[in-house]
Amino acid sequence: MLGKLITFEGIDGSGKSTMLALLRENAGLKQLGDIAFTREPTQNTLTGKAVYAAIESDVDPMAELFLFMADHAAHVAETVRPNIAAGKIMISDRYSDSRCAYQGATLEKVIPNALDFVKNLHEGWTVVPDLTFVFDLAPEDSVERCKNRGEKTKFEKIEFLTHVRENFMTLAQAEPNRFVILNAKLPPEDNEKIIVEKIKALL
Ligand SMILES: Nc1ncnc2c1ncn2[C@@H]1O[C@H](COP(=O)(O)OP(=O)(O)O)[C@@H](O)[C@H]1O
Ligand SMILES: Cc1cn([C@H]2C[C@H](O)[C@@H](COP(=O)(O)OP(=O)(O)O)O2)c(=O)[nH]c1=O
Repeated sequence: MLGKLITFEGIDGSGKSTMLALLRENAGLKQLGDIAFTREPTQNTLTGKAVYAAIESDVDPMAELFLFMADHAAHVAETVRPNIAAGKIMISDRYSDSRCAYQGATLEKVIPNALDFVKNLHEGWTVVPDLTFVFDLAPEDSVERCKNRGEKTKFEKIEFLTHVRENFMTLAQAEPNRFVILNAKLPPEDNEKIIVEKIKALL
């Protein structure tokens, strides 16, 4: 039987990594099947390194989109498809909706309907997630959390993250059956319970 693909999305600092650390240890989740954790951008790969170099530069945003797309293509071919074929439940920290939301924002002034442009680039070849959780958080809170974390990327700015957050909401409204919006200000343990219940219902 084919596996499932579950993705975690949200603006920087919205709590995805914190939640995934909890889920790795969640006994109830382990009972549901063979779980494989993955992420985008991919780590320590040719394409992932190119993406992280781009994030730290002021490279042209269209060029940056295609680096993210290349990384996604490699991720789908080398990790996602083989694991789904092997019947695993794949959990990805960021995936295609990050591209639609972030590059939909970086390309706003470059191309009309940037979000749809990015979405369409995925059609016909990618693996579409079965379930997507969006950690929804005000950009002001996100920037504050990122400050505490001691990192700063070119994306961690309130105006930009406001646009990214709106894009996530637009994506969720278009596919209400795939998306679950979580209040990222709740204690992680509360969202953890909601997530495990939704995954159980999917399987
Ligand atoms: N539910 C939460 N409430 C308050 N702070 C949180 C919560 N979840 C995560 N944090 C804190 O916010 C910061 C960013 O969280 P992180 O999980 O790294 O976000 P992301 O992976 O989405 O960038 C960390 O310092 C983390 O401890
Ligand atoms: C996967 C992906 C990430 N990003 C952005 C989100 C982050 O700001 C940055 C790096 O991703 P990531 O390492 O997941 O950052 P974080 O742990 O802070 O969430 O790249 C895109 O702009 N497009 C994409 O397709």
